[in-house]
Amino acid sequence: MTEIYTDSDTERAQLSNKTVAVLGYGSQGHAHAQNLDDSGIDVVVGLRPGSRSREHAQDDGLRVATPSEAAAEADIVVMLIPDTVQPSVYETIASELDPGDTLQFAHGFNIHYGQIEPPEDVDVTMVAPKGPGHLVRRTYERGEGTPGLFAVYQDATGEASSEALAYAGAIGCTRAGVIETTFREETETDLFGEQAVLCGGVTDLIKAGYETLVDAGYSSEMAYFECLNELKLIVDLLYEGGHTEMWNSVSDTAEYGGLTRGEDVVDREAMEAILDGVQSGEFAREWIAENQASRPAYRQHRRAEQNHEIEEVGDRLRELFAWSEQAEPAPADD
Ligand SMILES: NC(=O)C1=CN([C@@H]2O[C@H](COP(=O)(O)OP(=O)(O)OC[C@H]3O[C@@H](n4cnc5c(N)ncnc54)[C@H](OP(=O)(O)O)[C@@H]3O)[C@@H](O)[C@H]2O)C=CC1
Ligand SMILES: CC[C@](O)(C(C)=O)C(=O)O
Ligand SMILES: [Mg+2]
Ligand SMILES: [Mg+2]
Repeated sequence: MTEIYTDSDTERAQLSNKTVAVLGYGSQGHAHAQNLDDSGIDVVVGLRPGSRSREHAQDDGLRVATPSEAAAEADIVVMLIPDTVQPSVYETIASELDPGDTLQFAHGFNIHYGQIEPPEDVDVTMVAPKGPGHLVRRTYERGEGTPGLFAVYQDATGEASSEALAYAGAIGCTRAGVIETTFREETETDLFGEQAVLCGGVTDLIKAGYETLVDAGYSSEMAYFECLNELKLIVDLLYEGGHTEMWNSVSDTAEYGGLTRGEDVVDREAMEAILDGVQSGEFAREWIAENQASRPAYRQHRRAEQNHEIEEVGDRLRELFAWSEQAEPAPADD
């Protein structure tokens, strides 16, 4: 059985005389920085000159410096900027890493695929919340937490592991449970999960269900409620009590129909091909090249997604939900 680390396994004091530089103030950055600050840790946010995030971080009461100034004064430098810009920003802060400092990530992409090669005398760790940054902050504020992973790629000080766990505690992850992993395992499972299930798989399933109903003559509102809105209610049951609770809660008719028809819509070979692309590095090479070419395919896919009819229908119907807890909107990417 995999060991699950909780609050009682962390030595929070390990961070008490350390300064953490959080580079980036986006989805993960704002959550880590604010949670660390609320946990009494000395934090400085590293942002490029002219950064749009500067005002947000300052309004939230945090100290802001440039990435290299922040790295210079910090003991732990956390890379919370987009994966694709990390290698070039790393070049600007590398000389500020002193022996015994920690270079920390929330995702293993750049270490695993060899895009960043840190010096041997620093610790290289990962603390990866298993959830979007806005929920890392929201759950922390409620006294809850987001489950997370930690990993050690390089242990120059002999304290890399316990420091990473202490950090996971300070951002609230050990309230929910943290497991140890490797950079390889985190990178490959995270990329597979977001492509095949969590982000890519689920949005395509929704669109395919919606389009099948609308093309067959049903109203777009009906299709939206059936294929998107109700999904949240079903996922809430899965989250609370697993498949058994969900199947118990829906009708026997839904249970029989789902159990006998569901597998027809999932293509296991396509899933294996996605995993192969991640494991072989083919996806990483494609994504790096896409960025070098200024993201033409990314922009095209994103535009098509934003212009899909289900977005307009959803905006209109969600306006009716007066009780809805409006999530703090994630800042739009370029
Ligand atoms: N999103 C998530 O919930 C999760 C993300 N991760 C990992 O966390 C890391 C951060 O991801 P995420 O939070 O999504 O990142 P975001 O896209 O939200 O990061 C945006 C931040 O990065 C800054 N930034 C963007 N480009 C540059 C640049 N060229 N130079 C300096 N700063 C820049 C932005 O500042 P500015 O205002 O100047 O543009 C902004 O503060 C990644 O490794 C990701 O894989 C892991 C788990 C979940
Ligand atoms: C599921 C997407 C994610 O891996 C995450 C929120 O965990 C990401 O890269 O944003
Ligand atoms: Mg993830
Ligand atoms: Mg990810």
